[in-house]
Amino acid sequence: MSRAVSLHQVSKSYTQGVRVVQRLSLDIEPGEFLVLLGPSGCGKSTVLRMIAGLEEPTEGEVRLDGEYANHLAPAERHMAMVFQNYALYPTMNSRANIGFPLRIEEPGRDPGPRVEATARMLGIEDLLDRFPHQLSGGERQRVAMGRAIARHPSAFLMDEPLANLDAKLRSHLRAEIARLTRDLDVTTLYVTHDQAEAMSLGDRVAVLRGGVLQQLGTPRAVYALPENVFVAAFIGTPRINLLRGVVLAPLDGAMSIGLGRQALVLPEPLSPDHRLLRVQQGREVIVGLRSEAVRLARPTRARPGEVAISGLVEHVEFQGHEVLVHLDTGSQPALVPELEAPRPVARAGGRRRREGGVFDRLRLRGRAAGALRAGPVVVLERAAEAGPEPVSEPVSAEARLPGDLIVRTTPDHALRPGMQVPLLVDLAHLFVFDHDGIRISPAPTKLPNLEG
Ligand SMILES: Nc1ncnc2c1ncn2[C@@H]1O[C@H](COP(=O)(O)OP(=O)(O)OP(=O)(O)O)[C@@H](O)[C@H]1O
Repeated sequence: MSRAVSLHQVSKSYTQGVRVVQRLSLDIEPGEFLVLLGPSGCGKSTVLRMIAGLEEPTEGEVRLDGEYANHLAPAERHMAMVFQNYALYPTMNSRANIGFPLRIEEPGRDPGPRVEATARMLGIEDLLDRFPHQLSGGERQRVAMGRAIARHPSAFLMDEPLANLDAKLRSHLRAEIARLTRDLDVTTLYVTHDQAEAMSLGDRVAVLRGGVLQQLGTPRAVYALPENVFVAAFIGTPRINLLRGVVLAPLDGAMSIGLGRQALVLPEPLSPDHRLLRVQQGREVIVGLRSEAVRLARPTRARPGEVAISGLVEHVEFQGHEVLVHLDTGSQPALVPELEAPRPVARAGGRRRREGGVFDRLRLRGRAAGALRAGPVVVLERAAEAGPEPVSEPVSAEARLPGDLIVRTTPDHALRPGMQVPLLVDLAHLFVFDHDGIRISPAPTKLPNLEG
């Protein structure tokens, strides 16, 4: 029987004073597939282990079907875990591995029929007499899934079950997991750092950062209305363009958002969301443009709601069905710390100026509820440049990519580095985040209606 799983203000510290999960509240419906998504070390596995009963919350309550369950031993929770490393017994064949928990739970009963039925469901009948070392990674994970399914658990807890598999197999097993959990109608919690996996599997996705829940919603909702820059940058491929901007709202002229050398002039009459930006006059903001918000086209082709800017082609990435064009538009990117390679840092022995130093002034502080507890959401590009002499640390391929704006286009455009190209920005797809990284346009859903 599928069950409801709730966390109420749950925190976990392994070391005193360091909370790796912070006041997390989640309600998972019976039969729901919920994905916990976040970068490495954000506390996903810890959450799963607390639900399984393998870790005890330091504070807060785990509830199963509404009942307090912190004290229940793992076996009493009737949940099945599936791990990244399969965790099969090497000396047992698949039949014995799948049947093992059944023998423990019901010692007098022959597990055979249930093992066979599970194997049929997974299409692994021919693997039952093989030992783990005689199986491929994908086959081992199917056997591990079989062991979880055969128990008829009240919930599946899956901790990056596909992480060790190659891309093709991952996508195949992803579809299989989606089908199985739907057919079995069992509450499933699935941990991953892979946003594509989260988006394709989850009924809802919970995005975690530094142990703090950033957003909980359907894949469509978190993509369409990310509540902060972290969520915006973590979800979506290619990653959203995040640019430093300034809101310019003169009393006698059109409102615009300055982006370094260019500006996005907001069309009149202002939309309700754009009107809300007026209070940000003169303030630094972060502009988020997903690749579908910008297209290569002349100003004369602009549709209502589109404004013209231009960019210098720096790099063209051919992907077959599409091309990613890296452009320099004269703006500066805003960085989301956990998602970037290390930036240049002060040389050992060099001092990072503490108060009022350039580093501190440029580091944008996160003071919104969740953001504060998990540290700053955004850091301005080239933060250390004006500080002590920087040294270069290894920088990931993505961080080295040229340009400040990546735009998707069809392969039939003949584009070369050095070309200046016209661009149209669709303001209906414009995100604006305040200097703390919290979305201010479109208006945050949680705020009272300022229009009223
Ligand atoms: N048993 C433990 N004792 C001390 N610290 C721990 C323990 N388990 C996890 N941690 C720490 O808690 C934090 C969260 O770890 P957790 O494994 O939950 O993160 P995660 O998001 O699942 O990471 P990953 O995706 O890399 O598995 C990390 O900083 C980790 O080092």
